[in-house]
Amino acid sequence: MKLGVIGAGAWGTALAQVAARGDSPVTLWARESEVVDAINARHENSIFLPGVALSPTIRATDRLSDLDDLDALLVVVPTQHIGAVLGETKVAGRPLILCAKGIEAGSKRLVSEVAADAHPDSPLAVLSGPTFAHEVAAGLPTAVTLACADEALARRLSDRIASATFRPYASNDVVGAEIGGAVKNVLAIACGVVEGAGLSLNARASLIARGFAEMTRFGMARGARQETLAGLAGLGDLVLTCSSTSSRNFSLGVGLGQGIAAEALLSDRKTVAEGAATAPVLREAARDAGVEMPIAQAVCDLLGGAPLDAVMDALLQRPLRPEGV
Ligand SMILES: NC(=O)c1ccc[n+]([C@@H]2O[C@H](COP(=O)([O-])OP(=O)(O)OC[C@H]3O[C@@H](n4cnc5c(N)ncnc54)[C@H](O)[C@@H]3O)[C@@H](O)[C@H]2O)c1
Ligand SMILES: O=P(O)(O)OC[C@H](O)CO
Repeated sequence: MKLGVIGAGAWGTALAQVAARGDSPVTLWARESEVVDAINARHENSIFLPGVALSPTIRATDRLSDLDDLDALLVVVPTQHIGAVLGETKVAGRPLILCAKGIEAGSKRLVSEVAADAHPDSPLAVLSGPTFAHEVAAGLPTAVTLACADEALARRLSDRIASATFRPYASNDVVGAEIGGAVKNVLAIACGVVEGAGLSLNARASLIARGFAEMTRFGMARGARQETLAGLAGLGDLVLTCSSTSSRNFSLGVGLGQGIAAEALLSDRKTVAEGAATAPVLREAARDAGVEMPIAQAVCDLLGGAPLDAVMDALLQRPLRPEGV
């Protein structure tokens, strides 16, 4: 199965490296000509994944038409740009493996809904889980959820990308895998705030647990299965992202917790913190679904400039309630 990757940020580049194991040829579409040049000339993505020696079988291009002859495409563009990029891509019924973690602002569409609207004839899979790009690119052990309604296709895709250190676990719960990845980014911002404000470890563990309850409530209201949310793409990724400054979302939260304005933290950045764009649309989608998400609400308030003390008070003064989801 010949694979192409759309998007040469850190994650698209790491996934190209996964797909190139065993010297398989992989075509990687990058938006930036300097990324194309660096990968083709020096086998390094010095802008988005510096310091990783890439397989020489990865060929970068800035022409989407160079992906026309491939068998399946991994889509690794940030969520807010997927509609535009897929609109320019000739897909012709080929499988799309969706690897971004977010919800589209405005339309409130999950990435699979954006892809289905753009390419209704293509089978869709979602690849999600606890995956820092630099660790995957370095060949460190990693497990992911690969969700696809077509179980035979999930098996073929898994066989193609699996290795001794990269383990896809098959699922047919596409919505659950997507919601886990999108919601954990928002919760990671909240955990970063706890770190930045020096609120310490009890508070962070409580946010992870209560955040997981929010993720589960919202996911189940949208048709996700609890076991998916409790798996790699939900709880697994939540734990990873809420624990490390390697996470861009967590780091954004650290800055907010230190009292730096969101605008200053987000301006001029080359890399994406998906949770910042997802938080407001998640809040709206939760309202539509009749689901309470106070932590997601708190993240929206902080991103909107509300003072940390007031946001904390609003969370801590909520009425006491039973613990169940
Ligand atoms: N980095 C990780 O460890 C990691 C792991 C798993 C999932 N993800 C997800 O993968 C997706 C991509 O993130 P990343 O980390 O590879 O990105 P990145 O932060 O490393 O790079 C930013 C990317 O955005 C692209 N971009 C910027 N403006 C664009 C535009 N107008 N149109 C199209 N593309 C544009 C850039 O070309 C680049 O590919 C995100 O949804 C992220 O949540 C990332
Ligand atoms: O750096 P982040 O916060 O975008 O997280 C990266 C991955 O999603 C972790 O699984």
